[in-house]
Amino acid sequence: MNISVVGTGYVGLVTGVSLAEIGHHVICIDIDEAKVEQMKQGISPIYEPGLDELMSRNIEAGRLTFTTNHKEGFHLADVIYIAVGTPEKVDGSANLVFIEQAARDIAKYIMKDIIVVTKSTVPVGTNDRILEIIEDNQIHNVQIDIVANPEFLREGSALMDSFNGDRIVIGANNVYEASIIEKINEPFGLPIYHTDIRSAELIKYASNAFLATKISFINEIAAICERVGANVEHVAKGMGMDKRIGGEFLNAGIGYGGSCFPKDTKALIQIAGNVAYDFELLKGVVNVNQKQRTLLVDKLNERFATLVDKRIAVLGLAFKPNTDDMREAASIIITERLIEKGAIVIAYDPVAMENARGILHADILYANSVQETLHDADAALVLTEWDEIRNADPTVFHSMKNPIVFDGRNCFSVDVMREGGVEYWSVGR
Ligand SMILES: NC(=O)c1ccc[n+]([C@@H]2O[C@H](COP(=O)([O-])OP(=O)(O)OC[C@H]3O[C@@H](n4cnc5c(N)ncnc54)[C@H](O)[C@@H]3O)[C@@H](O)[C@H]2O)c1
Ligand SMILES: O=c1ccn([C@@H]2O[C@H](COP(=O)(O)OP(=O)(O)O[C@H]3O[C@H](CO)[C@@H](O)[C@H](O)[C@H]3O)[C@@H](O)[C@H]2O)c(=O)[nH]1
Repeated sequence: MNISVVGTGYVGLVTGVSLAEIGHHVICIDIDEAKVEQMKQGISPIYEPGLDELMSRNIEAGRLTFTTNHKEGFHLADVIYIAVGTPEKVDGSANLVFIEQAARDIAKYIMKDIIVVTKSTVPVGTNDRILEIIEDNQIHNVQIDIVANPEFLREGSALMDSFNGDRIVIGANNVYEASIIEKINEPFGLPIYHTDIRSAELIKYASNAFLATKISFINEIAAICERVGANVEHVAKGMGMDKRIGGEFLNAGIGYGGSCFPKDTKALIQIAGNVAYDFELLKGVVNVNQKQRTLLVDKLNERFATLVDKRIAVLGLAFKPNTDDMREAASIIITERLIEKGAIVIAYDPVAMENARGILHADILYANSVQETLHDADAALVLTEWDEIRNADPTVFHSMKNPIVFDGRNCFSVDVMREGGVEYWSVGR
């Protein structure tokens, strides 16, 4: 099958590469010329384990190409995937400008019957709107069908998730287009769930909102644990053994960040609000997460009379390990607060530092290793559980002025840190 993918961010690029890997001919289109030049050479513009190798292999096999030209990109396509961003607007709703532009681009250049597949996370009703824009603006009189096919991959394990996901959701109006998209995805060998378009759109938001709810729930339990002398890890383990609850996404810490949960929870509150429904539970989830992000700063404030001129080492900046993505990372607000309070902040992340430099406060200093970050620091904050950080021996903290560690990801064993001579503060333990 000839497939075009519009937008080569985390989702578009991984989708394009995965579809090429299972044998389709894929052309990826992006408006960012620098990105496209890089990708043509087999270099991924994002850090995602395994992506460079798979890209190169499929480029060499002649199944994967890149362009900035929509006309060229759509020329041979039987199916067009839309994977452009749907970022958050000031009011929390999803910004659909990129989606609408992609629809207009499709309308302008398609010359044969086509199925348009929406991978982007879009509010309920958006696929109807995409179809309307294309039909209103199409130059050639061809048949257009639309399919909602939300994406569930996680950054840092995106390829793994594409080939081993729990399900592929296909939302369509007719059996014909649903069967074509099923056929495209057949080689993945994953369970396929067919539904209507609006239900597919909502499955994506409901899934993210539910996972975010699990995280905020366990973070509130962690707060209670700290006050009653229980251990949140033990509580989560005991809860998760019940199959109805499940053990995943019950890691307490400094809350959820990233390009999806923060924006998608707020967008779902808006989607509900638009039909006069007050999604009270989800509002609570968002508020808890907001509080959680500055938990370590609150703990630092309790421990030190003042943070003025205190040297604070920050270990990990990305919103989660194995990605260079800084979108909605807790490190942004935490380092901002530390600087406001007069602290000297020195930070380290194995891969996200280049992105971080363009986003974080200009006064932040950067180090080249865990050891260099910790040297002479008054306190250390762990914000991302990179293996390099979580595998560190407690003795690494002995080069600090005083080995005082605030761990926002519960990376270390409380006992090992205590026995290792570290004053150790974690979340809910
Ligand atoms: N990042 C994730 O892990 C993830 C997972 C599942 C779903 N999603 C959803 O997938 C969508 C894409 O997310 P992302 O993180 O990949 O976005 P992104 O911002 O990383 O990438 C979007 C890309 O689209 C390009 N683009 C914008 N308009 C274009 C146009 N008219 N033609 C061609 N290219 C265009 C941009 O240049 C950019 O490279 C969002 O709706 C997101 O919510 C993301
Ligand atoms: O028990 C947990 C699990 C995760 N997190 C945090 O939650 C955020 C999101 O993590 P994760 O879900 O692993 O990464 P994402 O790449 O944001 O993936 C989510 O968002 C994507 C975009 O919609 C979806 O496709 C995925 O299914 C969904 O897991 C990160 O800040 C994690 O640190 C926790 O605090 N505790």
